[in-house]
Amino acid sequence: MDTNKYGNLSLFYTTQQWNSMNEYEKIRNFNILEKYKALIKFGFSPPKPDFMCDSKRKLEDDNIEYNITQKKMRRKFIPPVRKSTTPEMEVDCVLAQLSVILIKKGIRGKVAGFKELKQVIKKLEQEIEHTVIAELEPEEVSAPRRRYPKRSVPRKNYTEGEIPDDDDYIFCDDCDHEWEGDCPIHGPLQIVQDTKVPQDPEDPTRADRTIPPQLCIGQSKIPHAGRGTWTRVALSKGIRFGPYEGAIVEYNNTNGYGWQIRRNRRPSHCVDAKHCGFANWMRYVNCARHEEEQNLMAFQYKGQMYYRTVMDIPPHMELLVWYGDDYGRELGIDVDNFHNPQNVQSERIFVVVWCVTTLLFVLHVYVERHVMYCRARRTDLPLLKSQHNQKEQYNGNCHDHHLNTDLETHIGQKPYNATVHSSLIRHLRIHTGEKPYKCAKCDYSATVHSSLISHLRIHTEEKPYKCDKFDYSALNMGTVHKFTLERSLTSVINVTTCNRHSNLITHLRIHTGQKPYKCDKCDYSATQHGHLITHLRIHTGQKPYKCDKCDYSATVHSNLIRHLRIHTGQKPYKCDKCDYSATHHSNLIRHLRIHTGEKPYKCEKCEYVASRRVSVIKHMNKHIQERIFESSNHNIS
Ligand SMILES: C[S@@+](CC[C@H](N)C(=O)[O-])C[C@H]1O[C@@H](n2cnc3c(N)ncnc32)[C@H](O)[C@@H]1O
Repeated sequence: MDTNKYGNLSLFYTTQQWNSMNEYEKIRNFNILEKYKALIKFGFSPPKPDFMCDSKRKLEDDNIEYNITQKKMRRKFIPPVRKSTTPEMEVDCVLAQLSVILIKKGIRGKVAGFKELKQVIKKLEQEIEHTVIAELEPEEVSAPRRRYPKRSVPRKNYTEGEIPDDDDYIFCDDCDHEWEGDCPIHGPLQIVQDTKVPQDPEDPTRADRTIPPQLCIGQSKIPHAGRGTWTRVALSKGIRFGPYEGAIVEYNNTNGYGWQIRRNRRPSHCVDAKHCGFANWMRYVNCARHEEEQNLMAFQYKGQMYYRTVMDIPPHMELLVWYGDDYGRELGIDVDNFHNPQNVQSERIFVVVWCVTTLLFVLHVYVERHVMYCRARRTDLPLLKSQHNQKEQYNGNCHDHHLNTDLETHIGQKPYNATVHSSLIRHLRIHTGEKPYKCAKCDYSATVHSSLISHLRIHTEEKPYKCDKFDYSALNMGTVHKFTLERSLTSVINVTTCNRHSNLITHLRIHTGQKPYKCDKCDYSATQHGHLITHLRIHTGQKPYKCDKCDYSATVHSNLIRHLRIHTGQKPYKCDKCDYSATHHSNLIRHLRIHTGEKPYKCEKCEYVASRRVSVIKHMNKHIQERIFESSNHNIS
């Protein structure tokens, strides 16, 4: 067997199974195994890949001691049970409780086996007496808190009879389990209250007015879905909204605004938010078009429906709940089609009128870019954090989210879904790095044939993509879209004043990335002519803005204005939290971090974060010293 090429993978198969597997299956499973091991190494508890669960017989048959099977890897798959606790769940429960107790005591210890665990808990209980025990609800130590494995509450179809009857449980997205009440490890969900407005059947604006300040109501991004709910600021995972408000009606009420509440395994009644006088803003949250699009999860707790954020959500995003396949179909969503990730990309054209400059965007790609642009500019927007992720910044979380999704794919939770074998082969090249399509004219090579075809057009100067509105053609469709967008907007929007019109054209370059003003002395290019003129002063040394109090001169007027404050003592940038004031805006921004505790600068090598870049630079010296020390030790030995 190819033990070197595929690591320990062959251990999980009989010789017969192994020989019947093709190359791609081996590569795929090898990748899954590697990711799984990496997750374990980093302290995660991922579910075992299927092939590891099936391997018991093989290991017994061959009498092989599989050393990498650490304690966590031996953990069995928790079957989807509803209420009764299995021994495996008990072990998990006790482990979780133990870790809380140990953390509270500042101890970290290793315990093997369930019996020992219980003994340790008992001993610790005696030691720490009542204070900590009270917080942990001690009566449940011998009978661990009941909880549900995630799979017993399928995320998909809350409306389809899957909600646990006993709704005293809250799912913790961090430990992947339901807890009776708040999660004892990660703490409660952060509650965002509605704006208080009394229910009034005569008031059709009531629902809209209950919206919390972090959100707003606007046109949905989903075509024909009416209005929707959007974030104004970044929201982190673990925020709870609700309860969902409306009139209490019969459980079989089927208009699109009702949530069915279940009691004792049966539908009990429906909260109907059709009537705005009884409803709150949650009535505007639309249904995601596929499960991956959802960022909110609906859950029933103590007889009421709530929504919680299941991921970090950037500003200016629409909140979407996945109502379930069946409901999706009722809404006319092509549910099966949307499960194909490729279709998610080809999102339809839609219009968003959304941002400071209130521009009209006709292509999804521009909206995405625009949102990123706004996010980059509006760093002053407060980040609403939950207790689950106190110190994380949005950018990090976004990355984590993608990483997690990717890891889920690799550990087999969401296997790559290819309908045709060739798609899988193509997908696998992402992992193998194989680029079989090579250009005969240059060094370029591609993973897929179509990329090579488009590349070849650079050599042939062929421009097959034509704009159907204007006389324009390009190498690829993306460039045509860009062109059409700019042309359409500039011609469709009939702005009367020439000045505003040219501002719009200039502004659009932010989105199209177009920089037509190029410096002939260096690589610099600009979106505006004025910027190029200023830049050229670097080459000519010209500094036309002179201070009449000293020798200072500047290339741009704003620098002179800032300089003059040294002479006038003017400090126009004032902190609204204390007496601090600054001559420069950037100094105020830096100062404000004292109040917000924000530490945007991160060390690439460790967890260190700082409020000032210079601190990270200083800190990096430590790593450099360490590296020098290590390499000198290495050389000595
Ligand atoms: C809870 S309401 C959401 C608010 C609604 N958009 C509005 O403007 O009042 C649910 C209704 O919105 C529409 N809707 C929600 N999600 C949708 C989707 N993904 N596609 C199409 N229509 C949707 C359907 O008409 C549905 O009955």
